[in-house]
Amino acid sequence: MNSSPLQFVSIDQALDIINKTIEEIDGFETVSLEQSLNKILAEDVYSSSDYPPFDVSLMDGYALCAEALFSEGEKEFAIASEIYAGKAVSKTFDPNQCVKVATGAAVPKPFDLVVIQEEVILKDGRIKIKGKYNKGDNIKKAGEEIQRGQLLCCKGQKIDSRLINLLASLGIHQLKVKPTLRVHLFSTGEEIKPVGTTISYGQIFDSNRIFLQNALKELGVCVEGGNIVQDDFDAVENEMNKAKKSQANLIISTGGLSVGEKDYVAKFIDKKCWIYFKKIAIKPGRPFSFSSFEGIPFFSLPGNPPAVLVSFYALLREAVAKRMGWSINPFIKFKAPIAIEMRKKAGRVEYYFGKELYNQYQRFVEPVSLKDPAGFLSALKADVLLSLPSQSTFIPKDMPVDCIRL
Ligand SMILES: Nc1nc2c(c(=O)[nH]1)N[C@H]1C(S)=C(S)[C@@H](COP(=O)(O)OP(=O)(O)OC[C@H]3O[C@@H](n4cnc5c(N)ncnc54)[C@H](O)[C@@H]3O)O[C@H]1N2
Ligand code: MOO
Repeated sequence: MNSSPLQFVSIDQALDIINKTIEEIDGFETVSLEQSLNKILAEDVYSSSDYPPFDVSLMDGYALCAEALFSEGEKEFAIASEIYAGKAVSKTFDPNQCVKVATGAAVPKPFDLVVIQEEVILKDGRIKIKGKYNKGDNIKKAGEEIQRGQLLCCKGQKIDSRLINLLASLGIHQLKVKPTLRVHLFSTGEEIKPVGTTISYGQIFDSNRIFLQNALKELGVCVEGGNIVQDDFDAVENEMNKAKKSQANLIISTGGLSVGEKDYVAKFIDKKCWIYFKKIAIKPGRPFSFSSFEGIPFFSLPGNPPAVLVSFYALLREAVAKRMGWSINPFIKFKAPIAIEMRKKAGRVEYYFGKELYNQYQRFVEPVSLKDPAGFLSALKADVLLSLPSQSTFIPKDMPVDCIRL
């Protein structure tokens, strides 16, 4: 099949091509607030009411009028009523009266201040105030926190528990969200065996697929497929056709991407896919192919586990987020000074899993391990994926480097 003229690209070119090529999946579905966790909003949401919806007492005490309290003369108030949280009172009150209110009770007009019950002297149905007060004390006014018509959240935002909390407080119980992205995932290799089986000499457990499956689930994706495909052209084609038949929104594979005799994913891509790029100037993860199979975006990762980890955080999850329609702040990127000096060869961006360190004034990042920059244990201990620039051979201590929060 055809391909773009650029087959070997820089990481910036790769991200740019992905960004320009990958389209957000079509449509939306309506879900209840209860079922909306980790989904992507397909609409802007505005508040249909004020919060709090009424002037609410923040303390147990007595609601009264500030003006009456500050006026000259007797500072005693007759208790006209008792109001508990959840109880509406429709009476009208005189400014020289007060009402006993519970925390959470609606404060009726004309009262504009709540005196806590520890600071009153109660005698014969009347109170005397001991403390000093200002208008508005211990009351949260209607709409003080959120106003009707206020923009709460936007299309492209991922729904988390704090957003659910906000929407629940306003009684918003249905949301338009993007359909859950369906990703067809498979690994390849004669030597790859599922976890839970026994391996013999030369064989290896399928850690890549388990990692990707769970990392994708963490993003809010539905993962399908899950096979280990043998090193055989027809087996790869058969798996790709399964993805097409199930109308997957995206396909991801690992392994079989290099130049070896049995690297059938690479051969399949050359023969059957439209290729955007095949290699990226990064270490690890150089063989990483982005292509399209029958209109479905196809990301093929190398088999090497560190390359899978790095390409997932540096690249793949950006593509997945774009396809999901997750456009608002999917991942945190920043620059931070490196804690030690580093050396490298020129020509590829080099990735290390790193830790964030803090002194009194500043944040630093430091590779978890120089020996295993992107190994399983380094990834486990890391907070960030840090990268050293392509053309540099020496990175002095304190030089700011690019970091991606994991
Ligand atoms: N002559 C060359 N050889 C290689 C090149 C090259 O340019 N010329 N590139 C090297 C680089 S860089 C990488 S990365 C690997 C990529 O190779 P493949 O994508 O074909 O990966 P495999 O050979 O299938 O596996 C590599 C390695 O990873 C282990 N593996 C594979 N799948 C899994 C899995 N699902 N879970 C855990 N581990 C897995 C596999 O056993 C191998 O050890 O090619 C280099 N070679
Ligand atoms: O650059 Mo490979 O991707 O050695 O891991």
